[in-house]
Amino acid sequence: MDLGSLLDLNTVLVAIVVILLICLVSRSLQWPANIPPGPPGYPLLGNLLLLRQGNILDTFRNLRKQHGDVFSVKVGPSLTVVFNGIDILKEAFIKRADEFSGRPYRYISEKVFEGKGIGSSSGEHWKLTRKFSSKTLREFGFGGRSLESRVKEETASYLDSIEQHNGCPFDIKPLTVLAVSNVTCSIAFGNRFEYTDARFKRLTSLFADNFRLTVESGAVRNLPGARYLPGDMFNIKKLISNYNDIKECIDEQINEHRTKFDEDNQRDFIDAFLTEQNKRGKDEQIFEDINLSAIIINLFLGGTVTLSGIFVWAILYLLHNKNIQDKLRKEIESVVGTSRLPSLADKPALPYNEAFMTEVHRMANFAPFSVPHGATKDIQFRGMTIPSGSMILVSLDSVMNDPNIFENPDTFNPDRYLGQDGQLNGKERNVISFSLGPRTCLGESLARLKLFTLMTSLLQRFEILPEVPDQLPSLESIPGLTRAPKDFKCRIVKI
Ligand code: HEM
Repeated sequence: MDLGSLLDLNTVLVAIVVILLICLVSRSLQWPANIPPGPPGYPLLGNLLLLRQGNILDTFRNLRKQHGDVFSVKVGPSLTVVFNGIDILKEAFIKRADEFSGRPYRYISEKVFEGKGIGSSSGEHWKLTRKFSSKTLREFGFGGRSLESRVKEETASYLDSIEQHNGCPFDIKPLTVLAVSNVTCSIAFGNRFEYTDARFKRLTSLFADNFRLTVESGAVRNLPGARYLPGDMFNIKKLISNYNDIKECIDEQINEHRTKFDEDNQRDFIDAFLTEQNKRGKDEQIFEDINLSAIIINLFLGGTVTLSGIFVWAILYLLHNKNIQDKLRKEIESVVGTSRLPSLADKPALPYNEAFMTEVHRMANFAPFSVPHGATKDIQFRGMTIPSGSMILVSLDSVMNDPNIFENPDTFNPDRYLGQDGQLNGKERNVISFSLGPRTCLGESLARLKLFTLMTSLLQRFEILPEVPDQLPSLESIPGLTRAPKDFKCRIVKI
């Protein structure tokens, strides 16, 4: 490269930085005076340095103590407003859901999916897409097979793979990710894959890669100027390229389905979508191919990391509480026996197992600030203005760790959900790990079905032991916006 072009390059870079700085300053000067209170920040950076110090959960808990139930932090030019406490959450996300159910602008989802799908869209498109997807999942019975039969089929393969470890120590997370993703394959594509199948392995590794890249680059990748920075500082190019590869795998499935499509013999979610597309014409409203790819990606993304994460937390709590593990197994043996797998119909007769999993959801606190919502217009809330474009965080943590609702919230105690009659006492309704209001997790029933079937079947057949006797794995999480468990190994021994 000669000096001339190097100078040109430098000039362009300097120009870009100056433009970004002007954007940053002018944007923050536009905020009204009555935005929710928050800590003072530095010019241009806002509170970025504060948010990078220590654990974000502790930082937000402290900021609530200092500034109240609705506070704001500035991430560069963007305002993030954090909502805390059960009353505030119900007021915003249930009573005033029309104003609070939007999602913030996401460059990557605009670029790859034109802002379509369920998870990142807002307004009428989101409502219609969500309605179709929930209805299809609720009434699922394609190919004469219910969701439960698909989950049970996967559970059987999962248990067989665990048995092959012969009680030797192994990391259960990767296998759990495969099992959980495979149920999504069965729902979306009509069939599960062998865990060694090359197409399946490629798809799951692309999703895992993108999850890691998203966590690594943090919220900074969503800042308006981030994509113009030289190189790929915030993984934006890599994320887009991976999503394009994922989309290619899914589009291949959609095309295969189209060639074998038979309206009278619908096999799965794709067939259900194609049926509506044929009825209404491809371009009408939500029934375009790009929306189908985006929905399927949402089902994989929404359901894999969260569910496998919660399951691995459950294993950790079983290792730390051997007495609870024994009690759970005893309840399963007395209600289900040992000759068949547990079924959803057994669930009401297994209140201790239900209480255990509820406590895992609360203590795991996997998505303590849910998935960000966004203000799609200026919102007035309790005398404060939340400007259009702000990111809104729902602090599920503020409810699930509220000592006024859960006594000694740091203690793992499934009994807190049981009354004197041994049945659930209603406290479980405050464990809002799937969020609340119309934007609540779309896959909640499916997630509960998978967790129940996988966990009760595992406990029925195996004992879960630490890798080294008397050396229990850490209950600390990997730092970040989700509380993922740290890697560990355990021994799973056939009873
Ligand atoms: C234990 C497992 C799971 C947990 C803890 C969980 C939690 C959540 C949370 C907190 C949200 C954000 C709600 C909000 O915006 O306020 C969400 C959204 C979502 N989840 Fe889940 N989820 C789980 C499993 C699943 C599964 C299995 C699926 C797949 C069917 C799924 C699909 C989705 C989708 C599509 C959304 C976006 C909904 C929307 O934007 O309207 N999730 N989930």
